[in-house]
Amino acid sequence: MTTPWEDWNHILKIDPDKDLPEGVTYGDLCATGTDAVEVGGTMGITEENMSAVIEACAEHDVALYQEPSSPDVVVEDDALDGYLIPTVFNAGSPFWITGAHKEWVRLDTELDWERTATEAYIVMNPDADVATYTEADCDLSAEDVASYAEVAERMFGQEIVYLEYSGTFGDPSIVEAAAEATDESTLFYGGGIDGYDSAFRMATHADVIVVGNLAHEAGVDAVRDTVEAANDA
Ligand SMILES: CC(C)=CCC/C(C)=C/CC/C(C)=C/CC/C(C)=C/COP(=O)(O)OP(=O)(O)O
Ligand SMILES: O=P(O)(O)OC[C@@H](O)CO
Ligand SMILES: [Mg+2]
Repeated sequence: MTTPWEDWNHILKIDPDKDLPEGVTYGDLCATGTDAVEVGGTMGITEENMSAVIEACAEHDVALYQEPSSPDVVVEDDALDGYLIPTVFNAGSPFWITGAHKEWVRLDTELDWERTATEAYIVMNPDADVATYTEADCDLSAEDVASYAEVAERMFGQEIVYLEYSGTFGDPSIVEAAAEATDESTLFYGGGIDGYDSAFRMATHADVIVVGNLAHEAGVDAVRDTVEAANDA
């Protein structure tokens, strides 16, 4: 797969299980200037609600990726630029590191590897659904996080390291430590970005910031402000 994320600053993550704010359309969100739309979430995800959002976004001129939370929700659609498959480095069970992946590869014998890449997640918010779901060990120091990031890059050749604070704003010094520990990998940061300032703060350390809940809770202008901050930083 090509590595377009090397040129990205901002990702908008749309959760197919969540509504959009009154009067906001998928088209409005696709037109915020974000570098890519990633469709994914943890709970309440089905092939049907994934397909609906992917179809709605496919009509618009934006890079479009699916981030499946399990093999059974993967949508085969030519409109997708690719699949970003999570692997959770600090998961409590190997199922979320390589197990689900093994099942996926076993079931689908004609996987589209050209359009498939992995994201090496480090899950940091113990209260997020993704932490409960994967039984992640979120009790990590900056040194632990930096070491996971280095392992992901140097030992597992991961092109994307994803520091995931989903639902809460993370510790900038930990994001900085992860940034210093990675060289080749692209560092994604996601969690609690709610406007220009929080976006700018994390974008000074991470290569790419991911904005999720804001798209479902605020208006298009708030999302556009985070795109501006990501590009300014
Ligand atoms: C092998 C395949 C195809 C899939 C398995 C992929 C894995 C390991 C998934 C486990 C991690 C996971 C659930 C990732 C989904 C993306 C994500 C972290 C979404 C954000 O989740 P939250 O914000 O916690 O959830 P909600 O917003 O849905 O509550
Ligand atoms: O929803 P928020 O808190 O913006 O987090 C974004 C993303 O990292 C979630 O996977
Ligand atoms: Mg979320």
